Amino acid sequence: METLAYGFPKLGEKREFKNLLENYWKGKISEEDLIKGINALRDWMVGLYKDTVDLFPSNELSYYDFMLDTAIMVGAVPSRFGEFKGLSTYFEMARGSQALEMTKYFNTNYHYLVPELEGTDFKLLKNYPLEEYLYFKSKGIETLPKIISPYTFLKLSKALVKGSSPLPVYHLSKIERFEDLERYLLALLPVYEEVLKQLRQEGAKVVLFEDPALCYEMESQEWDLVHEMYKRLSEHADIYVMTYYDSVSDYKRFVDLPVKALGLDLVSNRENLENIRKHGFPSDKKLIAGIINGRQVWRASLTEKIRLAEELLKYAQHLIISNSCPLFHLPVSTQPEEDLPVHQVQIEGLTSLSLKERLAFAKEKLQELNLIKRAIEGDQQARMMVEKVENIVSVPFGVNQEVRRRVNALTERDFQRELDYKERIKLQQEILRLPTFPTTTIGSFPQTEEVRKIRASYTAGKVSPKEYEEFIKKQIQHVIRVQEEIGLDVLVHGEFERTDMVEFFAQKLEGIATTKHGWVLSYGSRVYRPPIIYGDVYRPSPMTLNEITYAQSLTEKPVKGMLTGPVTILNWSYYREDIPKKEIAYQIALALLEEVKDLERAGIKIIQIDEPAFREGAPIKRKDWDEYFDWAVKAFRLCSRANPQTQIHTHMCYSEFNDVMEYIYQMDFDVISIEASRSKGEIISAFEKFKGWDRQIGIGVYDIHSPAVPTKESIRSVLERAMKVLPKELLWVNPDCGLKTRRWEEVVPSLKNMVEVAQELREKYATV
Ligand SMILES: CN1c2c(nc(N)[nH]c2=O)NC[C@@H]1CNc1ccc(C(=O)N[C@@H](CCC(=O)N[C@@H](CCC(=O)N[C@@H](CCC(=O)O)C(=O)O)C(=O)O)C(=O)O)cc1
Ligand SMILES: N[C@@H](CCS)C(=O)O
Ligand SMILES: [Zn+2]
Repeated sequence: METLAYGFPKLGEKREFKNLLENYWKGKISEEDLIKGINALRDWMVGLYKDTVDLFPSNELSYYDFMLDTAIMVGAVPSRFGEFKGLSTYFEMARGSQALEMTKYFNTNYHYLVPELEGTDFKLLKNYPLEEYLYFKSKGIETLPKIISPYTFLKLSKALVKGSSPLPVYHLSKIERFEDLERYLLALLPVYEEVLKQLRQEGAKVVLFEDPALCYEMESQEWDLVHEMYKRLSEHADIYVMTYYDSVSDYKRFVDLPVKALGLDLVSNRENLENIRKHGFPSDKKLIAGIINGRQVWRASLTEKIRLAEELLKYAQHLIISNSCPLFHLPVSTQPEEDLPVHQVQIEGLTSLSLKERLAFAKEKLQELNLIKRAIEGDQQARMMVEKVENIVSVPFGVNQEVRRRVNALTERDFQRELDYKERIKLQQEILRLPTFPTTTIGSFPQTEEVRKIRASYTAGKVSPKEYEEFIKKQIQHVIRVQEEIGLDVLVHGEFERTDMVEFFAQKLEGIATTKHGWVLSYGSRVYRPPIIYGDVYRPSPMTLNEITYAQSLTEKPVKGMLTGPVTILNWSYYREDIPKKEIAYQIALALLEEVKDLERAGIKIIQIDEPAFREGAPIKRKDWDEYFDWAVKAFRLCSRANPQTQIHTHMCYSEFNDVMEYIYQMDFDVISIEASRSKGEIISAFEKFKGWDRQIGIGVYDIHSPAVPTKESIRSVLERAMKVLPKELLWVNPDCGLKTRRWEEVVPSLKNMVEVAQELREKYATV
């Protein structure tokens, strides 16, 4: 038996990756220093692998995103970027004013850059896998080059196609038709073959292909195509195929692929294991069994894992144990976390236990793989460790009977607002008296260095709570004044008191822990610390009331109450596995409902409940969607059961929304703001297809990821296009997401342009 690990978090112990990138972008370090820094991270990561597991990859440390790297590898550089000139073009594609679209990687909070295919004219532009393979080879370290498979690459790409109104003549679209997929794949294969040939020439025997798209539901002819693809690729290397995040869509077809090793995720689903038990595993292939959870932070029951590995040894002649999916969804290590909650317990020899003891981040997951192998091989020390862990992994933590009683007592009425939308909207408009094309923003305003510094001093105890509160009040005063001057109709308080839209609520709720150093990459250099839901969740006291009511006291215009929804809090956190996800979502929703009621009582007329992770939480396979969306929709409805007069908004961003519009509609909000600018209007056509859409909607009129100030023409064109499919009475005007990552110098002129366009449209379409 061997061990293999992959996808280790590239961020570094002290967020070195983020610092390197951001310092380079600010011009504080040279390209040479950046490269040196990235190489040091490469050495660190491979060093960790080398110390703990038998097999490990190279080509994992992308300068921004692995999908972008793959696109560049095969020469898919859109013509607007001109000739590829190394890092400058690379970062233009990643974050320039005309950057590639960004969207979530399967059902995770990692965002990849969507490759844009302008045709089938692929060529080997940069052999990144070879470069990294040679880098380690020169140091005497043998690695397995890791590459995104051509199939997954195409499934996640968009190709330029000709369309009809309301879409522009040429627009980007997913490759849906089999004939197109086949055409692109056949054009792409020679480039991959060349990559493998060059790798083989330099001595690489085994190449690791990541192919998670094999977990989507697939037609039989797609399997034929994938079979053919691996047949050709296998002529140049020993191929190991990795799948993850779900079960493979057709086990028999999968194990029949002409490759040397097959990787299955045995954590996220039951089907893979059931299929191994039912159909066996081919004797001429290696099984890469993903038995250690790569997405959750819980320390594994090693006894259980050993039992599983021993069972798998009966089916597979050659077993490799591994993590269930890439480890980059986890922070680097639990080691620096000193302040995690401690609970009273009654287990042998222990009266109290820190949550830390029950956790395993990426480094600890490597050690788990190592321990399992050693224990199976009879290492006494490893066996003792296994027994020690067993005592602490399954003790109940943070039980609250009252919370459980409230969830059990829920009835259908709790998920239903008192009046229908048509009646609600009349009451709301009487109170709000908003103009047509009302303007607003999504919530956050620039989190400047000053804001972050003062917060850091406050957290370190150098600034008193009173001083911090005063500082936040000053920020709120400023943002209210700025919004009034710009002429926005519905204002926000700016979210200056929040580190992150999920972490902030996690810090206020019981049953959820937050970490100090548990950073995870979300995209590019942007990081967040996913909270850990370990017990029953409840709200000990109001969470947002002070800031929102203070902001409202400064203006006559409505200020939106700003909450993060239950599905997003759940999906962007790690969560306990001893109760169903649905129950956790309802617990959080009940806590949020209390906040909604408090805000209403304080006179807040509009409440926005953000659900950017609503789509992302959906299972990979459509057959599982109904079950998920049933409770996800209900969790939202539960927390948004406001008075009919209160206008409920929601917000979503950076997902593929088109195929989930029906579920979004069932959430029964009054207004939704939705990102649309990078996906170039695809969402607009989704509304065209949706018969009977009657909710108000703010289609993001500009991309907040770009520092460029949007022109009035570009803003107008998004709205004009939206008006082709939606009645203008339904349209709101807003950016596509929060403004926290932008600078004031960009935000003010951008919003001014936006408000001017709204005013011009009001005049143009005024009814006489
Ligand atoms: C809207 N999005 C979000 C997603 N997921 C989230 N969890 N949150 C989101 O907002 N997913 C989809 C999208 C896109 N994703 C992101 C994710 C992260 C950011 C972002 O801007 N992150 C910040 C970090 C934010 C934070 O928590 N900051 C803290 C701590 C700051 C810090 O590093 N402090 C220093 C000391 C301070 C100093 O001296 O400067 C330290 O501790 O060493 C805070 O504000 O207090 C980032 O910078 O990456 C955006 C979109
Ligand atoms: N209200 C949040 C939503 C981000 S998805 C913000 O404005 O940052
Ligand atoms: Zn957003």
